[in-house]
Amino acid sequence: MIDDQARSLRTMSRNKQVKVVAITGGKGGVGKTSVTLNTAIACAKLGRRVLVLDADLGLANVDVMLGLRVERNLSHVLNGDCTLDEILVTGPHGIKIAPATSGTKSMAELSAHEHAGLIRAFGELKTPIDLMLIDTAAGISDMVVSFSRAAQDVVLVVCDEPTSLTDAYALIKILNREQGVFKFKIIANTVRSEREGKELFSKLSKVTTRFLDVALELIAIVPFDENVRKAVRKQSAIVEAFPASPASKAINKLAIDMQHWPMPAQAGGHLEFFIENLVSLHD
Ligand SMILES: Nc1ncnc2c1ncn2[C@@H]1O[C@H](COP(=O)(O)OP(=O)(O)OP(=O)(O)O)[C@@H](O)[C@H]1O
Repeated sequence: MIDDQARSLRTMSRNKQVKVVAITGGKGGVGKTSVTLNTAIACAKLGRRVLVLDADLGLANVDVMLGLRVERNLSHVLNGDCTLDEILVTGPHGIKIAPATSGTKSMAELSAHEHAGLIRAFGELKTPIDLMLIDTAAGISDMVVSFSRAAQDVVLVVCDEPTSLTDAYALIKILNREQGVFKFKIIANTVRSEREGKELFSKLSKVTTRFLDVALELIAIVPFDENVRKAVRKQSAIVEAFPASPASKAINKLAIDMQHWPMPAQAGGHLEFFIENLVSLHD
């Protein structure tokens, strides 16, 4: 039933190409949410129609970081109380944020009915988007693995702390060995210099290429920048509040680079395809 539904939805939206990027990190507190929201805003400034799927701790993040009021989340969509469009909140430069927290349930615990509901919700999304960034939860839960496996690009945010590197390695290992993901994009966050960022990448790269069959690419070096916290205190994003700040420059450069990332091939370029992938892991 889910297959039929997804197929028909895919046929219905042939022209809707959406790039889906999962932003994850293994360890919590590495700056995943800051990077996701700021990248979303920077991409929106470049004309992209961006949806952030907030699969992190959900409400608190969006609330605290951008001062937005969130009342409903994906669980209300799954319950049939409202549509996906109705739970979206609008952030700076028109970015849309979908609070994805569905109670305490992980994707693995959703019923077949809820799976179908999820596919339908994305299939029926009327808000036009061409980039979806998923802010995954911290850790290596089923949900994180599912989102990363189903996305077209997996971005890992790491910082120069032993636990960040070991957790990133553990996540890469699981995604590679169990889910066949072999390409990972790395963001070195809160580093003191460009050199430190490159060294951090090199440490992770050495250990992963030695033990796993993966390809890692360093896509951004975001320096430690006091203005990231200052922006949060102002309930704003650094690319908005302090656009000339070093971290803003790094994020803006990343957003420009992202415009050159290849769009998905036609067959996989639909949101339904992403969700189909997501739920099929647990069928
Ligand atoms: N480049 C940076 N420079 C300085 N501080 C930063 C930087 N990036 C993030 N931070 C700060 O680090 C803290 C953690 O950031 P954030 O909440 O984005 O991390 P996270 O990985 O999403 O955490 P969690 O998974 O626990 O939600 C925040 O206080 C944030 O302001």
